[in-house]
Amino acid sequence: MANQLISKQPTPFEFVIYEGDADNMRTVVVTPNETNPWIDPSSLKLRHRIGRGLFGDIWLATHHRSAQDYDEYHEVAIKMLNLMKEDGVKAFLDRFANILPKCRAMKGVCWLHGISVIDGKISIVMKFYEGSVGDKMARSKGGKLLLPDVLRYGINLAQAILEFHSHENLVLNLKPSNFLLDENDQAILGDFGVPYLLLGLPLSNSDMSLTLGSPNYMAPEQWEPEVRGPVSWESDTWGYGCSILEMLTGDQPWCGRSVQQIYRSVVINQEKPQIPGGLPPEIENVLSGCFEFDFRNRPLMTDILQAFKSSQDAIMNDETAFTMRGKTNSGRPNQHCYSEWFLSKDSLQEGDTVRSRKAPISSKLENMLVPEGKVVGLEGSDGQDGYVLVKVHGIHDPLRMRKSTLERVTHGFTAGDWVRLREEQNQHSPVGILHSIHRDGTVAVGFIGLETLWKGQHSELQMVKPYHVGQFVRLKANVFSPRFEWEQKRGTWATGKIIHIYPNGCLAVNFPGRFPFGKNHERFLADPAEVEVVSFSSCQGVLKKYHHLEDIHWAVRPLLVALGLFTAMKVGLLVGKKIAKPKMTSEKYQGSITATDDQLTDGNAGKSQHSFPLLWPK
Ligand SMILES: Nc1ncnc2c1ncn2[C@@H]1O[C@H](COP(=O)(O)OP(=O)(O)OP(=O)(O)O)[C@@H](O)[C@H]1O
Repeated sequence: MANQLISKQPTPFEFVIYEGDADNMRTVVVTPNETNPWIDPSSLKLRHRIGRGLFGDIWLATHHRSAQDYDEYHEVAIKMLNLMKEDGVKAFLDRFANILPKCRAMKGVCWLHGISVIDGKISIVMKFYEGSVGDKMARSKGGKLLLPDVLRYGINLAQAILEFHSHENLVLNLKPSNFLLDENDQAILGDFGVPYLLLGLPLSNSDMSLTLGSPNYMAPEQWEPEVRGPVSWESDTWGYGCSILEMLTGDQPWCGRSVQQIYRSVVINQEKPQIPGGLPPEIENVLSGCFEFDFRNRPLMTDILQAFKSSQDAIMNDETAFTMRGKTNSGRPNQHCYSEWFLSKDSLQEGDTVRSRKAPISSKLENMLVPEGKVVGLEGSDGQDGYVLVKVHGIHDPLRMRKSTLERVTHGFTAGDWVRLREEQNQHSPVGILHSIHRDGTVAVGFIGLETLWKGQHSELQMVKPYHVGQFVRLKANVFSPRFEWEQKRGTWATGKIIHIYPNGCLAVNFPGRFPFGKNHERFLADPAEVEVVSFSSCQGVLKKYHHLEDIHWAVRPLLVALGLFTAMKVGLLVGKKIAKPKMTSEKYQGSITATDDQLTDGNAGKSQHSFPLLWPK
């Protein structure tokens, strides 16, 4: 019999879970919040199902409330979540109890009446809204909205998401059907971050654990946050960008592709959705930023809000200015430079220690114009176009430097550094990438094994040697069961080449020493804590150096074999010639040789040379 949750009196927000009979009783107690979110299931009457999503069904229902002086019936929408494993139920209820008062305080988020349990399923009772942006699109010509409407809804939603983020929550399920419309035609966030509340919880539905969000709108890091993640604020930027594109064009991103195909396009091939031409330049710019593969290169909601507001002003002044054209691809993944959004996330202040910014895929610190300096003055705009005056040790006058060419160093660390946790622990990889360091020393780090950024103090970290794309790596000899599958060669771990580095330090590796056939096309992954760098100079002995050459390209061995065969043939021919020469002095050819010798004696050397091939035995 399915799990059942029963409310216990007198504290209504406490549950007892039991497996059918009293012997199997397990208690899950959820401490009630100061607001009382519990709704008695007997006061709810389900009417009909409005929709079915990955996480559960939405029902239209009636909520009966009565007291001595009133008796009311309200229409409500109920989200009945799919069954969760028992361990997950308590964690989910705790998280929900924490988020509920915050959501109620937010203007742009769907009003949550409370929580109940119907047929053993956690049921979230919400205000019923008459429709969604998705419904409005379905009713409109071409399934799309006009640019002024898109901008207006876009502003509503960016404001709501910003507010939601300010409470340290992510939505992770942004899509037009989740944008509800209120009585004033304002867009409201209809999803209060269900995928985020479910992060890391044991789920009974394998589809749910497979995709935490709606596949067509999911950011690359959202597919496997603990492997290719983590998820962060900018994960919502991707979903927002997809939703805006759909509102503008009427086409759902990756429409017609299966979940597996979308995964391959977004995560493996690093493809981006197409953006229509003819949009206001700020919108086009910000939208193309939404689809940067590395979320650190994407804009934040504040950047988006600013772009949408200024475009709305531009449209108000000239309504005919923008006509949408065909779609353009928003480009290949950007691995070689920092986006303007990346650079705008940290602004320099007077007194900051800085150094020249290194290229994203390089770790080289040599030849830096400013190996270390102090900001002594700020000039021009707040943005990255501005300049700063930097005092460098040994140089008399401060240097005038563009802000974007410098990075802030705080307590010896800078965003992008490779770090290791001083204290070993098993939950996640100890080696990761620093995402931010505040001036007070608090840090955020991406580690494999964690779905979100790790937050802590700089004193808990130590710097480690960085990895970069193009390096050859091999699993350390003491690693017997690596976190990810790895190739073997000659009975030991094979050497692979780093082709991509994820924001949590996870290394995507291929094996150029293996013939590119079948499985080798797939990228392998590696935990940076488990690998060591292999280089030609670090290989001891000729054999090891040769093996390393073999690892660099699969063609080395066949080429060497071909070269060997060619050399052997050449040597064979030469030896053959040498052996053949004395044969020619045998009796059979004696006459000819004698004749030639005679000619030589006559002083006709040229003829002697021409006569030799004729004498070669057949
Ligand atoms: N509070 C609400 N009032 C009215 N309609 C709602 C409400 N919440 C959701 N809906 C509508 O119900 C339908 C289903 O929503 P639901 O969020 O369950 O499904 P989904 O968005 O397809 O999937 P997911 O489970 O991934 O969120 C959508 O069309 C949505 O607009």
